[in-house]
Amino acid sequence: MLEARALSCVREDRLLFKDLSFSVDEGQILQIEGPNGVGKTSLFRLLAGLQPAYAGDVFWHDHAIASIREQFYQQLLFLGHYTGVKPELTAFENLRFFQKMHNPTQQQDLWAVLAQVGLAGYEDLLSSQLSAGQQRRVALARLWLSDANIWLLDEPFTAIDKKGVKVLEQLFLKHAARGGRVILTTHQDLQLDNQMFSTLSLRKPAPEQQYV
Ligand SMILES: Nc1ncnc2c1ncn2[C@@H]1O[C@H](COP(=O)(O)OP(=O)(O)OP(=O)(O)O)[C@@H](O)[C@H]1O
Repeated sequence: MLEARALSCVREDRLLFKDLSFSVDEGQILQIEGPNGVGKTSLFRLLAGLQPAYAGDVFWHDHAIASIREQFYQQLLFLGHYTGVKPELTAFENLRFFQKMHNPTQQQDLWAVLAQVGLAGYEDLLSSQLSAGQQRRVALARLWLSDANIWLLDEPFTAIDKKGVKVLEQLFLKHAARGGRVILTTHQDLQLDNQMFSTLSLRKPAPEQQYV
């Protein structure tokens, strides 16, 4: 179980959210919703352990994630706004780099994975020569290689066309069906007709509570 317990987040003396608690069990897909600036990315940074919470904590199987960093990061794939795609490498080389770093014994066919994300024919182009959506697809291709249980995806559909969104939705359902967890933000309405899918809306605190 991944749990946020009574999380509060403050940025530059401004309270973004307070006492936020929720849990994500295996097989669950959770969409974090809310208007621009409400604190979705900030919440993701807390869930990924990149920043300590102002109050509260994040727990993985009842252990605060800061106390089990190594175990936790083996289970986490975090895709943020910055994709980490290296512009000087081709699409194929980027994916091979990721595979060697994270899953060196894996034998998955990277050409097939790139075809899955619609990059057949673009494998050997430098990533700097790919469109924004294609670069995003290179980053998203990592999901096909990942053994991580928790997929934390901040705006994964940015620059992705409708067909690409459908492919990703199917992949999320498949990941959930095998016991994985997906937590994502998106401003799109997802077509996930699945009982394991739920949403959590972040709202701005009342004006009198906004400053600490
Ligand atoms: N590095 C930072 N330093 C200070 N304040 C920040 C920083 N990053 C974000 N903020 C502030 O925190 C608030 C929440 O930002 P955040 O990026 O978490 O929102 P969001 O809900 O993800 O927005 P969006 O939908 O636009 O991506 C914003 O008001 C922003 O100004």
